[in-house]
Amino acid sequence: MEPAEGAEEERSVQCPVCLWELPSSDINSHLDRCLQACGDEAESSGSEPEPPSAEAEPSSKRPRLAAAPSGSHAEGRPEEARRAAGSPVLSFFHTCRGVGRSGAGRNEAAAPTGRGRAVVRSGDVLARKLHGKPLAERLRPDTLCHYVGQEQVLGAQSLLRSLLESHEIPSLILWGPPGCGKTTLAHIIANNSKKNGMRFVTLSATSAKTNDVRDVISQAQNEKSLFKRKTILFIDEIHRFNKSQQVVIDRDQLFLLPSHAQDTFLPHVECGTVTLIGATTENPSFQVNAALLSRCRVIVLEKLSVEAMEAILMRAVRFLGLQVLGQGEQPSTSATGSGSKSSESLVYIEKKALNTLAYLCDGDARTGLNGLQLAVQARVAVGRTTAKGGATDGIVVTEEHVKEGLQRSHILYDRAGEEHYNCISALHKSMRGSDENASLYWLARMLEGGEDPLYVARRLVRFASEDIGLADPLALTQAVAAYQGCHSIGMPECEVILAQCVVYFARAPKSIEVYRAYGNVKECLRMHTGPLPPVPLHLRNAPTKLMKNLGYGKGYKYNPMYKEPVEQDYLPEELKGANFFKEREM
Ligand SMILES: Nc1ncnc2c1ncn2[C@@H]1O[C@H](COP(=O)(O)OP(=O)(O)OP(=O)(O)O)[C@@H](O)[C@H]1O
Repeated sequence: MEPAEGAEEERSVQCPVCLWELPSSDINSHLDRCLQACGDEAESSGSEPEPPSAEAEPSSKRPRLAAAPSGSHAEGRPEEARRAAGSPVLSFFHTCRGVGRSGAGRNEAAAPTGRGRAVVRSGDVLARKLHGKPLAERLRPDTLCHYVGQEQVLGAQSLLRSLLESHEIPSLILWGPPGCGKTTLAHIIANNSKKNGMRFVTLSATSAKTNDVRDVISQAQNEKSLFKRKTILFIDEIHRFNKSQQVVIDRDQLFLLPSHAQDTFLPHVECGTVTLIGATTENPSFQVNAALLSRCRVIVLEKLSVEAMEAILMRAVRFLGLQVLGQGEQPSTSATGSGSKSSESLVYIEKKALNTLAYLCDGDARTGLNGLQLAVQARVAVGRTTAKGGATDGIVVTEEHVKEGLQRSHILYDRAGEEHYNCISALHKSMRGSDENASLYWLARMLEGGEDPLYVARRLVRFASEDIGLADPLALTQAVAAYQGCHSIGMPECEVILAQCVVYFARAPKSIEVYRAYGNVKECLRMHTGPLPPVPLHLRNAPTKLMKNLGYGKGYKYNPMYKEPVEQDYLPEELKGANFFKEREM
């Protein structure tokens, strides 16, 4: 209806929150709804508690992936990452503020009445959850109730659990493979102890200097004497203290730090000014100073089981609001398992994909969560660019997608399975084919995928004889030295030792002469029928009189006694003249 003659035409105003144009008479009620919606959304997207303050929090891990689909060239740059992922042109600020759960639920924004509707899809909510902090960091549990697995050390009746519950924290060394939850456990202890009035300070052995240790100690002393507050010091990657600091290594020095640091440090662990929690992926018996080790309780964490990984992934699925599709289920049918209402979620993930991810990440939760994040991110990005109107409705993340996600975020490498054998075979063949680039590539694929360096080193020792042999006898020395080097210093420092050896082998001349000849001998033995020929008497040793009487050693010509080459048979009579070095027909 046209406004009545003379009536004042109502002005349009822009909502300062969602930037929507609407009649000025509606602005107040709209604003209330909009702010409410924004608050609700912030709560829902940040449903996982934020970590405690920087001082008290165990350091965040260097994420093993940036929060953008790889290959987008947007890694680490949130704005570009968002663009690469096909996010709407609206900035995060605008999108966030326009989203709410009023009315029909999360798919519907706080839409102004009267002039169209601003519908923000749950896909947008999802996109925001996928960007910024890596999923693994966002989902790092703050309490034991979200900490999955490791029952052997944290079960209901375990000593550690009762110590944690009674806030009695002893000095600990947390030893376990990557991504099994060492830092997370320290994080939980940090939260616990803060509630109990303790300080929690973090140092990373990769970046801390001696002065940092001294500062921590003197602060801890002050806190104890002035406020009776104890300090827990978390040292991540404790095994790296010596190596990254490039200090002179003396086996008896605490942490291999200069002596003035150890002089101040150890007594304070002992008298309780500082409670030490160290995390390491390396065997502490070799990597942590014995004096310190004897004052700490070593907690051995294991690779997370497939079931534990599934639980961690399901928590991520719920956080992202994905729907899980059982076998044979289609996106349109009612999906189960994610715990979110089907009307809310437009992105699906196959149950099989989750199982595969749980299996392939080899007990490393960070790898699993990164893989999930990348797979979903990539699917959402593709879905948005191909779908009409950029909607993400009906996107399904399949097993293939998570495998791809894993391959990009980490290295798809199944240490226990086929990939382990495929990669070592590819390495062996590349060195044999003298392709130094391919050799290095396969080596890196394995090591970056978490392969045991000693497994590779053992193969190199074998290769030195099998494929290089007497063409360069030094190759064997190289390989054995590489094996010992790996054994002594472990990963990641030993990677370059293996790389050097692998390149040496790729470039070395090759000879299978010995390998083939030995194979011929084995074949000869296998093919023999009847009793094996006796050792010729003249080759036998005769340590007793009886043996001498039996003719042992009789007629043996002791070579050093002869100036000229000696005519003598060394093979059994029936093999006289056999030549194992002759090439056999393959
Ligand atoms: N037991 C667990 N329960 C739940 N989530 C876990 C668990 N372990 C690891 N995670 C998840 O994996 C991420 C990485 O774990 P965390 O940093 O604790 O591993 P870590 O053992 O310290 O690894 P690294 O040796 O590589 O530093 C965490 O942010 C968390 O999201």
